[in-house]
Amino acid sequence: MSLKYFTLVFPFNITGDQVLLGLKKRGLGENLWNGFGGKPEKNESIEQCARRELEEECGLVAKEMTYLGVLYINTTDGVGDIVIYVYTTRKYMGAVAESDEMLPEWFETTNLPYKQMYEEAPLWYPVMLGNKKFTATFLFDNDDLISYEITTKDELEMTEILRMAQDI
Ligand SMILES: Nc1[nH]c(=O)nc2c1ncn2[C@H]1C[C@H](O)[C@@H](COP(=O)(O)OP(=O)(O)OP(=O)(O)O)O1
Repeated sequence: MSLKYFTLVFPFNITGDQVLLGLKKRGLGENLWNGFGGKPEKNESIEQCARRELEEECGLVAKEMTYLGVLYINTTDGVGDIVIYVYTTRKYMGAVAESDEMLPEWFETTNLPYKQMYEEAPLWYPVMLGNKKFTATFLFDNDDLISYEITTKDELEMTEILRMAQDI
């Protein structure tokens, strides 16, 4: 089965101490709080998809977006593996509005509703909230998270530096 690609966007307030999440009203992840996103349409880039889904789901039009990282959600049987591209935005226009899919609400970054979020969320959100570039891989067996690895950009760069040093 082929990989599925998704986007996920997190708007922050000016002071950076609040993040906008949406309560999913239907479909995948129903009744869980998450960022805003979905699947790319035909001939649409990942970033175009991220902008469109943000606007469709919560009414905000991003003026600037930062590509922060990627989540690989893998399963032991390989069925239903997904890749999620994570963006943040601190510059946007428009007013926050509820959509058919999402009920948006601002949360203090120190007080997120982790009990009503994806199981792996508490593992990688602190990295995202800390504005660090990252790669995160989660392995599920049925619905159990059995292992994970999160690498931040500093570590990615360090690995690269070490590798180059070994090549010399
Ligand atoms: N395990 C997971 N962890 C996570 O943090 N986010 C996940 C996730 N699995 C899916 N998501 C996110 C990715 C995406 O933003 C959203 C699912 O998107 P949807 O299925 O709503 O896509 P679309 O909006 O394109 O769908 P439709 O409009 O219903 O066709 O949930």
